[in-house]
Formats: sequence, C-alpha cells, structure tokens
Amino acid sequence: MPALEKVSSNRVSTGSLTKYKFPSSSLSLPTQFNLFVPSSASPSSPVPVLFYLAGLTCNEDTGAQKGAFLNKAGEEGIAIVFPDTSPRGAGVEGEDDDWQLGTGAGFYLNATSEKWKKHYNMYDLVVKELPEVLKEADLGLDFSRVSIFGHSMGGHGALSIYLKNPGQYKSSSAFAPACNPSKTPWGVNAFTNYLNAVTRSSPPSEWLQYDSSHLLQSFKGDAHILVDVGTEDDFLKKGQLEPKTLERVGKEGVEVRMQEGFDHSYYFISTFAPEHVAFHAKYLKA
Ligand SMILES: N[C@@H](CCC(=O)N[C@@H](CSC=O)C(=O)NCC(=O)O)C(=O)O
Repeated sequence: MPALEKVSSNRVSTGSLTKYKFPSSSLSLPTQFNLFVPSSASPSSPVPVLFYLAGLTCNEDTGAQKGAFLNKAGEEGIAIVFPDTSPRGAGVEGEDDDWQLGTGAGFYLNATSEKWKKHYNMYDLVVKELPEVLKEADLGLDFSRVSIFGHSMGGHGALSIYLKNPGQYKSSSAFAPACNPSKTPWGVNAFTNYLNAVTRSSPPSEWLQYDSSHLLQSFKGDAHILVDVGTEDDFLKKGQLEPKTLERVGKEGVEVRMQEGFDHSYYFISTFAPEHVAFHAKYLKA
C-alpha cells in the first residue's frame, strides 16, 4: 500500500484539515485529497466517515474551502474525505479543451473506452482505493460507518455510488445532482466519450449502470437519500439535473426538496450544508 505524503495541514473547527498525496493505482497517477478529522478521533475511538464529491471544474479543495461542512462535522464528530474530481495530467488528447470532459470532469465512473480507460477511473478511486489507503494509514476512521454526498456532477457520483453498493454506505445526499445522466447533456457527452457502449439499447446498458434514476428502480432495501435543488439553478433550467426523474420512481426514503430562489453555487450549498451533515449523522451514529 502506498504511503500518504502530507502536503499541508490546517487547524479548523474541532479538528484539522490535511491534504494528502499518493500514487493512485486506479488512476495510474498521483492524486490528492483533503481529509477533515475531528480531534476526538483516534485508533481506539474511530469516527464515522463522509465522502464529499465535488462538481465539474472543481478539485479536492472546493468543497473543503467553500462548502461550510466542517463546523457541523466537527460538532457531530464525523470525518470528511474530499477527493479530486478527475485525474490530473493524464495527457489524453483534448482532456483540457472542454470543462465538461476530461480534467475536472471524471464523472465518478471507470472509463472503458480505449482513449480514457488507463487513467479515468474515479469510481474505483472513491469506492475502493481511498478507503483502503485510509484504513491502512490508521487515522482513527471507522469504515464500517460511511456515507457519501456531493454537488452536481458530484451529486450524480454520490447517488450512483450509494445505489450501486447497497450496504456499503449508510446514506447519500446531494446538492443539485445530475439525476438522469444517461439522458441529459453532461452525462450523454461524458458517457459517449468514457464508456465503450456495445449494447444497442437506447440509452445503452453501459450508461444505465451510472444513472441514479435507473439504479433507484431496482434498489432493494431502505433508501436514505436527501436531495436539495434551487429553483433558480440555471443548470436545472437547462435540463441538466432532472430531479423529478428520481421522485417519479416513487421509492420510500428519497426526499427531493426544491429550495425557492437558490442557484447552483456554493452559496446554496453552504446554506444547507449543516442540514446535510446532520442528515448523515442520524444514520452514521444510529
Ligand atoms: N465553467 C462553467 C461552470 C462550471 C460550474 O459551474 N461548476 C460547478 C459545478 S457544475 C456541475 O458539476 C461548480 O461547483 N463550480 C465551482 C464553484 O466554486 O462554484 C461554465 O462555463 O458554465
């Protein structure tokens, strides 16, 4: 297991936020992440873990610096992991040409197309490799109690990862997530490029395995999902988010709230940040 290199550390809330770097086998590249750990955490008294997945154009700093999650996480005694949103410096042709694809736009999937598959494996990084690396580092984190949340592309990541891995996560929540990416522009663009779809169905089954509205239909067991979307979100108006597709599944345990007047920004996220952390605390500390 690779050693974690400490890049920086800051005291914040009731604990510290530390940036780490390590050579990721999922990405075949070094990657960085931030980790908030409340000071109550220790190997003999480990704390639950919440993953935060950021959106397009963001990195591991965005949620940590702008999300306003840390005071509530400190109060609740919950650690938060902030991964990056894509590999960096993969050298794939065109990866820096479009903010909706490539760098900053990993979509939390494992690419299967020849062009992208060596490096663009954010799903494995978040679901498998980061938990393994953090367990090995013995930082006082309890990986039997894990939840996941995110924003926009990261909201898609948080919901789809939760729904694809029943039992691994206690709960999931999202701010303005892309809820039906197999049919909406960001997702169609990403899936067309990253995924080698061989089935002829429309949308291809290779895309549906990363579509939360589709995954929710066959999700077994109790769902613990909270979604907030602002009514003045321009990406909602442009048809990128489609939260009604989640609601239409009619699954108990899925709450979709429309928040009057809020947009897509971190002003919106930071307003509801304490409620989301409290939502996860209810399941992580049950
Ligand atoms: N450059 C883009 C806008 C990019 C953007 O709005 N990114 C969002 C996430 S969108 C979905 O994943 C974001 O979180 N930005 C960071 C921030 O600090 O707000 C454009 O040209 O529209």
